[in-house]
Amino acid sequence: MPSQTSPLIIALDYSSLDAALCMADQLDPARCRLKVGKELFTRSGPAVLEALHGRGFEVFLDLKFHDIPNTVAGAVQAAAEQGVWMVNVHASGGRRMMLAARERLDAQRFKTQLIAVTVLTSLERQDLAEVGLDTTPESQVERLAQLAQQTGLDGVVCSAQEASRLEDLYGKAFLKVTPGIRPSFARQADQRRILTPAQALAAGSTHLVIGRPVTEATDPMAALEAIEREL
Ligand SMILES: O=C(O)c1cc(=O)[nH]c(=O)n1[C@@H]1O[C@H](COP(=O)(O)O)[C@@H](O)[C@H]1O
Repeated sequence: MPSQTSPLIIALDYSSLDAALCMADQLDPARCRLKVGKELFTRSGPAVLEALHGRGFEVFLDLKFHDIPNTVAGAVQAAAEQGVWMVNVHASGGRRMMLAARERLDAQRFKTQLIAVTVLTSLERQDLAEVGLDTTPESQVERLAQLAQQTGLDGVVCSAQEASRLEDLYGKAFLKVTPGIRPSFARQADQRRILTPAQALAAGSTHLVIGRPVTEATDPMAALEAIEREL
């Protein structure tokens, strides 16, 4: 399966470049994309992007930018200049922040996919209440997804549990990138709003972000194949 058609994005949540590359070398760039997040990027910097691109992987740079519009636009441009396939911002940074990011990429003709995080998959209603949001995760996701769609973003990060509603509202082309995926053989760990890979795709997820079920497996490629079989 060429990577362009695989919905799988494997999260390389590692504390060193060596460990991340050791995992990447066990995976096949024709069968998955890779995600580089805050810990790995903070430790390794752009070197990890270069190394993964050199191995033929498409990379989702998951730094969840959330700042004033000018700062986020600059950060998104920096990501695009490094050739990443996808980059994300927090939708709660607001309309003007997302618009600034969109306009910066468009002005430079970058094709980088720009998506917005809605409500983290580790959060439940009680967590939202504690930060002053008297609403359900589902309705907050819907609200932030609407803002992301109106500002021209390519899609959102959400739980697969919210994907079908977003497909109804914004269609299949609006990307639904969904972490919190737990194959039948995996542990829930700190995730809360979870679905299996097959359930997630059936619900309208366009991309599945999967970390520990693959990276903590004794044989990561076998775990990836087991997930492909579940799809
Ligand atoms: O933006 C993300 O990728 C993300 C958003 C979210 O709401 N929840 C979430 O788990 N993630 C990321 O998805 C990955 C999930 O990893 P596992 O829980 O190990 O499968 C981690 O790298 C998280 O940082």
